[in-house]
Amino acid sequence: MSSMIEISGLKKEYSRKKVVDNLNLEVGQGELFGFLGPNGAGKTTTIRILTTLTKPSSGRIRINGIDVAKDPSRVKSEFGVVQQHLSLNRDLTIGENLELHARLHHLQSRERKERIAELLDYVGLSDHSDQLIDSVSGGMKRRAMIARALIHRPKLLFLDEPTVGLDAQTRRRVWDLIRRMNLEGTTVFLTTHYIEEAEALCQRVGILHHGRLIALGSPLELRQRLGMIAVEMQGEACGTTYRYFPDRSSASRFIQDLPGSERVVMRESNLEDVFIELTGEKVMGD
Ligand SMILES: Nc1ncnc2c1ncn2[C@@H]1O[C@H](COP(=O)(O)OP(=O)(O)OP(=O)(O)O)[C@@H](O)[C@H]1O
Repeated sequence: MSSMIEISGLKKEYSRKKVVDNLNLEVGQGELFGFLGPNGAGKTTTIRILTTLTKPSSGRIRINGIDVAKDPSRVKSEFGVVQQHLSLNRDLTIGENLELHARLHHLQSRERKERIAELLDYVGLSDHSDQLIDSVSGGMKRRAMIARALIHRPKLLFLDEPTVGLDAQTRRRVWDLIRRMNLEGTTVFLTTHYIEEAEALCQRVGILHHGRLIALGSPLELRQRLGMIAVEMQGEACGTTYRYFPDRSSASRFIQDLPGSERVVMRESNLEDVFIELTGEKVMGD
């Protein structure tokens, strides 16, 4: 698989604080890749650097073979980006926001009209084109932002926390949209602090902690490395402790030998377990 994103030795420091700490990573063409990490891990900073909004302290990035530092204007046509915070013009309607963005990308009048209609249909907003941004739900705003990012048919889409603040049902709708775009050939690089989002969506996950990539692999690979089965032991003295096993039978044998005083739960492991084992912290506090 050829690379869509190649990052080598990427560093970013703010007042000597290492926010991105020697990141080396390749994302293949057509991949759906996710950066998982808690707030402050450096996810947004990495996306900002990859999308030319922030300059790195050092390191090299190539997107679809183009060197980001050497040719920032050419590289911009390769990707679309959906930022974490609302970046639509609130005084305009959904349709007008798309129109404005299409003009920025120099689409001619007829092409603009066709592309906007196509995208509104794609994200399920055809009936809401005339609504002001402020009058629509969070999920619709997010879908409008995705439509806007796709105006120029980018091969790569960056999504920074695409479902933050959305309810469970709306989140699933956005997941479906992301999956569909990926199936149709768009490479997706997203960030999330939601474990279930990384597990449900991403073919490969990079776990980020204090700016360092501490694990990389498919959700299944990462769980296999830890052990597919978790045993939680709730003891009186030292709270809950965890042990991990490759399968249920080895976990059961371990449980049989435990003193009867402990409350024990056997379950499948998840990426949260992987994160806690690697860092001693939880991914999310909310
Ligand atoms: N412009 C800046 N100046 C100084 N420090 C910054 C700046 N931007 C980010 N930081 C710091 O860098 C660290 C990483 O921030 P970043 O926003 O990249 O994390 P994140 O993983 O995306 O978290 P979140 O999801 O909360 O945005 C934080 O400690 C943040 O305070």
